[in-house]
Amino acid sequence: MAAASMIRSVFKKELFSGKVAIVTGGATGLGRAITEELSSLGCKVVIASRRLENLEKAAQEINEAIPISLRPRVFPYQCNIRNEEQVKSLMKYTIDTHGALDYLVNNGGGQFASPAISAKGWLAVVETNLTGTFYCCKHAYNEWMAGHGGAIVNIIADMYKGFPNMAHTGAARAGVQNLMMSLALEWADCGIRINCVSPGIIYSETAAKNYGGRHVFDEGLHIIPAKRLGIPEEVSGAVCFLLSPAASYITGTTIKVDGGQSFYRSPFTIPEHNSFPPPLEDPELNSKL
Ligand SMILES: CCCCCCCCC/C=C/C(=O)SCCNC(=O)CCNC(=O)[C@H](O)C(C)(C)COP(=O)(O)OP(=O)(O)OC[C@H]1O[C@@H](n2cnc3c(N)ncnc32)[C@H](O)[C@@H]1OP(=O)(O)O
Ligand SMILES: NC(=O)C1=CN([C@@H]2O[C@H](COP(=O)(O)OP(=O)(O)OC[C@H]3O[C@@H](n4cnc5c(N)ncnc54)[C@H](OP(=O)(O)O)[C@@H]3O)[C@@H](O)[C@H]2O)C=CC1
Repeated sequence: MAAASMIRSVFKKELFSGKVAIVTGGATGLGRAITEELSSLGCKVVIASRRLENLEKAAQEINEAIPISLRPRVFPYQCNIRNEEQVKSLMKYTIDTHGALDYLVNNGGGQFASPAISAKGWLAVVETNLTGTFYCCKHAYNEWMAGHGGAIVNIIADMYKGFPNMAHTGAARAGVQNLMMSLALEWADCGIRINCVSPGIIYSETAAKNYGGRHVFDEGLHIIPAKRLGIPEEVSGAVCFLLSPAASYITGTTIKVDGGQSFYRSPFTIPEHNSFPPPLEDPELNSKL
């Protein structure tokens, strides 16, 4: 991750001055880039995830890049988004300590590659990505946004052609996208905007480590029209845009940050086989082929 002093943003300084955000998974990868950019633009950011030592280290590093008179802008808070009580405490802490909750970025999550997963693995991934996002939205709404409005961005994934070998996350992320659309309608009358950002293959050290190394990400290059991987800062820019006043008329939509990957080739190869039924299950109709 780049030193916080090297943060680059195309947005104007102090764009988010006086605002308060929560970024789940804000200590690493995409979440860290989002936290760095938001805080560099004046936002106070509570970063929340399971590993407190990671959060504390990231908060310290990012705060050190901010002028002393304006510190701290990043605040660590331990929270497992799979635990509803912890999510509720996160929202209460943020509002009690910082006086508002303008933005919620549901970024914390993940999965593992596995063709035939256990029910326990399925539940772990669905609870983390879908139910965890639901808990965060629900309590942000209950504790603050229902009365004050706000903007929410959910990070999802490229699941538009199914997600073989990661069916658990494909199902969970599609669920998040549909949840987002429902909430965009249910909560429009409260002044809440909610959208998704859908990254393709975005290289960060922590993400790659989770899959066994950089080479696994590089193996995806042939399915990316841009012919390169993305970086976390390219996702962060889309999140900042969706949170900003420039997106004041945008709700219920998804921005893909994937170099064109989602409508190009699937990484999954179907083995040659002869297992499909003949047309109308009548072998004689094979003669029509
Ligand atoms: C070609 C192009 C290519 C390109 C390839 C690149 C892909 C790019 C697209 C996506 C990229 C990213 O998302 S990058 C982000 C990567 N980062 C992450 O995923 C980090 C967060 N991930 C996680 O924390 C985990 O994966 C997650 C499952 C969600 C939570 O794990 P936990 O350890 O908390 O879960 P637990 O409750 O302890 O575990 C429950 C069960 O889950 C299963 N399980 C958990 N981790 C497992 C694992 N690594 N491998 C197998 N099985 C696992 C086991 O059955 C566990 O039971 P037991 O066996 O009984 O314990
Ligand atoms: N990198 C990529 O190519 C892509 C990433 N994504 C998604 O983007 C998001 C960020 O991933 P990325 O930055 O790449 O990878 P990272 O592994 O760096 O980030 C995942 C973050 O999620 C947090 N997290 C995981 N489980 C929980 C939980 N139960 N409660 C709270 N926080 C949790 C982790 O923190 P901790 O361990 O401390 O809890 C970690 O900070 C994830 O949802 C990921 O699946 C989607 C598509 C592509």
